[in-house]
Amino acid sequence: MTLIDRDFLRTTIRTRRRELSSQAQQHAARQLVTHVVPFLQKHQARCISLYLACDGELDTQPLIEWCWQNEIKVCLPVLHPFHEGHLLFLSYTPDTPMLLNRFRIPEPEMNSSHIVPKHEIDIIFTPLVAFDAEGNRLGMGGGFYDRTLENWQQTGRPFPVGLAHDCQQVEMIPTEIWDIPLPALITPSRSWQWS
Ligand SMILES: Nc1nc2c(c(=O)[nH]1)N(C=O)[C@@H](CNc1ccc(C(=O)N[C@@H](CCC(=O)O)C(=O)O)cc1)CN2
Ligand SMILES: Nc1ncnc2c1ncn2[C@@H]1O[C@H](COP(=O)(O)OP(=O)(O)OP(=O)(O)O)[C@@H](O)[C@H]1O
Repeated sequence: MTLIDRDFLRTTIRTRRRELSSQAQQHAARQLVTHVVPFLQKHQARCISLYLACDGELDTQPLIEWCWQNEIKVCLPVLHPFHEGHLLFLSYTPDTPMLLNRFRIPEPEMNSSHIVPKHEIDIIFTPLVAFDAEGNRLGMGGGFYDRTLENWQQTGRPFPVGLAHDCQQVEMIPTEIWDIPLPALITPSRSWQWS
């Protein structure tokens, strides 16, 4: 499999998810909460990382609000200011000042006292473009989450869980050596677990 196949998949599935109606998006976001809440309870999660949806991604806003109301600390990814290709995780509350990053995705304004070390995060919910029935994940192409998750299996933390629309499932992801497969993934209709 070649990188060209990966780019073709990215373009095709990004278009597919962008074409979901806003009604379908809202329904999906509410359905997601019904699957994620029992998962958080089972894992006794106290601190999780989510993302703010862009480009037709599954909307996490209702889930974020549930977490705020239930004393689960929420973090968001922030592009590392010096370490190209890497993410930092900053805590996110209703009062957090936000800025647009270079991909025009809102992220918390840099504030070193709000950085949450990766080992303090129980679960990292990752955005993704496409997934397959084996837990392989294809992202937007920056390698940000592959780098973030490269050592997670050594300690089992932070536990990665993909979030996606059902229509983002594909027959097979052409994988590369650096890809980190997901041990779990949640869509609006079901949960997948591979570990
Ligand atoms: N909501 C969300 N936040 C996220 C991610 C994500 O996938 N979704 N990321 C997950 O890694 C990181 C950002 N990674 C990204 C990588 C590429 C593009 C992107 O749109 N690229 C454009 C062109 C590049 C450019 O504008 O310079 C494109 O491919 O069309 C966006 C985000 C951190 N935050
Ligand atoms: N652990 C890593 N260390 C160094 N480079 C990496 C690592 N993981 C990925 N990369 C590099 O990042 C680039 C993009 O990788 P890839 O296309 O798999 O990103 P992605 O999974 O689509 O994006 P993301 O993880 O941000 O959602 C590749 O050129 C790859 O070589």
